[in-house]
Amino acid sequence: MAQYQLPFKLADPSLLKFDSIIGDKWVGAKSGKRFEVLDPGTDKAWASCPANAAEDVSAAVENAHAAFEKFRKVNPRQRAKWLLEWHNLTVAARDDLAQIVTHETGKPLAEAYGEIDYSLGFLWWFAGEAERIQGSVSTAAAPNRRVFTIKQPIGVAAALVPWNFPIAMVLRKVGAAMAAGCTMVVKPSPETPISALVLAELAHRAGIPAGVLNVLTTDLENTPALSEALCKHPLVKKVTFTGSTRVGKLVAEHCAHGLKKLTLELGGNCPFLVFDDANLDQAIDQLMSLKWRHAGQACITANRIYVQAGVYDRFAALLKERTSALVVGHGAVADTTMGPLTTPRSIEKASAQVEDARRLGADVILGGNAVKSQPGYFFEPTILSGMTEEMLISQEESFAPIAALYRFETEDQAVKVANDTSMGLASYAFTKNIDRMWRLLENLEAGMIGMNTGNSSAAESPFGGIKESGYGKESGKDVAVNEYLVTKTGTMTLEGQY
Ligand SMILES: O=CCCC(=O)O
Repeated sequence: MAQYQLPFKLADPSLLKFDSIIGDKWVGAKSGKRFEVLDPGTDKAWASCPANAAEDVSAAVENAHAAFEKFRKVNPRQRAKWLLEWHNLTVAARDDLAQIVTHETGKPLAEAYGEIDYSLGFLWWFAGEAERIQGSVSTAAAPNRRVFTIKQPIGVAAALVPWNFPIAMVLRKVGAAMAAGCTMVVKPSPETPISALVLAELAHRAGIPAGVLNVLTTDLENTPALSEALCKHPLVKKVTFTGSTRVGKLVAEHCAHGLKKLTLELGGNCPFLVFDDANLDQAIDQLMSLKWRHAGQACITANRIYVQAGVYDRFAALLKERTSALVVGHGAVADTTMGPLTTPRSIEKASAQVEDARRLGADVILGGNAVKSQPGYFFEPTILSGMTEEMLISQEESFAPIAALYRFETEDQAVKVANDTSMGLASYAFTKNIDRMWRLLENLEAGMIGMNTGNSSAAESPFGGIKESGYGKESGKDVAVNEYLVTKTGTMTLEGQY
């Protein structure tokens, strides 16, 4: 690794790993090829990782399967203890992890810490879940018959993980899989492999047996073929994917071949509704954190902001005032409150969306441009007013720091436009009318409804969408671990009188 200069200092540099981990070995790709990891805040490479290809998949899956044969029999309390030890070591490595997350994703250090703390919740939560996996017993309708169910781990799981929350998305998936007794092959995103490798190193230090967590890194070019090989490998019994709806459909096609159990956490295009009777300060505070979190690069971010006519102008002015105070810069610089986008592709998409909105009549009341005065993938925090339904942002996620404001008159109209999307991940509503809030909870088409809040992600809350935002739940009681379990039914006939 001598040719790369680390742009940060770590308290424990031995945490850093630059090879994939299969079983107990840190390994390169069979081809020997590697790819570079870039700092989105400078556009400079600071590490490289193996560019694994489809031919590298079998070794990882076979190791995970050999580990599964033993791990499935491990007592749940022991699995819980390992998860807790992993949690404790991750707490101890918090400062180092934050630096790595910032230099892979670009997000400001404060947000990197926020992600780590959110992620620690998953290890803590799933340690508890491991011991609460339960079957059932019932008396059948037929005489002298009892029916019972047991839950068993499904087998090797594959996780296809995005770059926007590289710690949280790995721990949310591996935590649930391990609690269930499954082993896993993780394919991190090409932008953020190091975060996943450090987590694997911490898992190893926590005593988690070799082969339970395998990490196969790869570049953009090899990602489609490697992912397909993982999904189609006969020993992989479960796939979990977080990413775009377009890729999610491909993953579903691959999994259909082997009828693999699948969890899909896909795109959002989430509406954020502010009614005349809302507490505007509360709505603005929540929108500021939700919209600008990781420069708009979260699947649950507010993509379309609908504001009722009576408060529209005041809301737009307040949002502009608060947003103008954001400090855009490198995530590791102390006063930065918004970092770069993680990929240069995102700049192109954001520019095209702003241009499209402008052409169709929207007002750009703040920002609107890529920042060209410094290296890195920066885009100005942008507010568009007077948005209409035919504009691109109305139909697709922007995944960029663009707040798109729409005016509405009535609740019925707001619900209709909010639901007018193929996606259904999260919706947000701000109103002090409790009857209206209840109607919105029932009428908004999304898997998660934020009610006077823009922040509902937590280990204890089921996370997942409906419609083309996917299916299956991550985190939350029972539901997340169930994604990694099969239910076996036992039926017993008893002799004698009962
Ligand atoms: O972007 C997807 C995940 C966001 C979250 O877990 O809050």
